[in-house]
Amino acid sequence: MIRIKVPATSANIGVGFDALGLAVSFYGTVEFNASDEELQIGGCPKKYQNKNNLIYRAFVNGCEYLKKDVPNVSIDINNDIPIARGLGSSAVCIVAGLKGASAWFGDRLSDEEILNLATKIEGHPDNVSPAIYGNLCASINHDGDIQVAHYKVDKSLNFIAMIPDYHLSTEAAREVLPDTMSYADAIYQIGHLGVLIKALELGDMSMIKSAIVDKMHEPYRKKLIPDYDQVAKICEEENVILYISGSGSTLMAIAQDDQVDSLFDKISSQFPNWQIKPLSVDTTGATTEIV
Ligand SMILES: Nc1ncnc2c1ncn2[C@@H]1O[C@H](COP(=O)(O)OP(=O)(O)OP(=O)(O)O)[C@@H](O)[C@H]1O
Ligand SMILES: N[C@@H](CCO)C(=O)O
Repeated sequence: MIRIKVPATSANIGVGFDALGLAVSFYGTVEFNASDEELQIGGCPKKYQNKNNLIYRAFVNGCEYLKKDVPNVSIDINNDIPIARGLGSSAVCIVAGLKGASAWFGDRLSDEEILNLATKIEGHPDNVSPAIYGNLCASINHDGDIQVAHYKVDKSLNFIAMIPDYHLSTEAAREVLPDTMSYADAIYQIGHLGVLIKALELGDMSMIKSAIVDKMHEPYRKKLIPDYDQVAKICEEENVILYISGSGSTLMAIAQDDQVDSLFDKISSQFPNWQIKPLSVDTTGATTEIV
């Protein structure tokens, strides 16, 4: 049996739209076994138990890339990462499927190949890079070749995922974005991104607070998250930093150790149906186990 474990990821982190992503300590696992039937899938909603399943599609893509016949396979998913909430559930599926195909044929795909294939499926590299490598990744698509810079985030920082009881698909969250931005806003974003990455490495809360403020997607997307303003007010009162994780609906707070409990209590009491998950940075990325 092949077991692939993949971390959830939080993309964009304010000013790093489609480029920056962080692996966090929340995991999905997918097991691949030989099967008598062409395809068996368990552990996910019924609507995904067919050949359109993203894990299977990525698995098939990996087999085709390796020029191998697609084997009969049984796929068992154990994944609590909520779907379409901005925590990279699709990247988990894609990376698991490609790594599953690689392991099936004797570990044949390099991480670089997996990253290139995964980005083609996902459309952008910001979730799939940290899902593969762990830590904080800044990724670029350089003429079709995906290249990644790896960064460590200071251990003093906690990432508190505040996961609403409603979803927001990436597709819907991209539809509200304008087609162009001004030169002045582009300059603003570039400068802020460079400073944000260093501030995350240093764990400098004050520098993160200034550098993370985005002009490219958050102003448009916050309107799709009905509770954004209320959560932002609480984060301001608690002096923690807030950003929209991926395309939402999850709102992510960055906090120091002594700020976590109070924020947790306030958000859970005002949003009793939300999942509140204090997370740390995953430093390993996706792993493969042959059992
Ligand atoms: N456990 C799962 N089983 C089957 N398919 C899944 C599972 N989890 C996610 N998916 C697939 O991923 C899609 C959700 O991807 P989407 O990009 O909208 O959100 P996300 O990856 O959760 O969030 P974000 O990209 O903003 O971080 C689903 O429509 C489905 O195709
Ligand atoms: N960068 C992507 C992440 C979600 O897949 C977005 O914000 O649309």
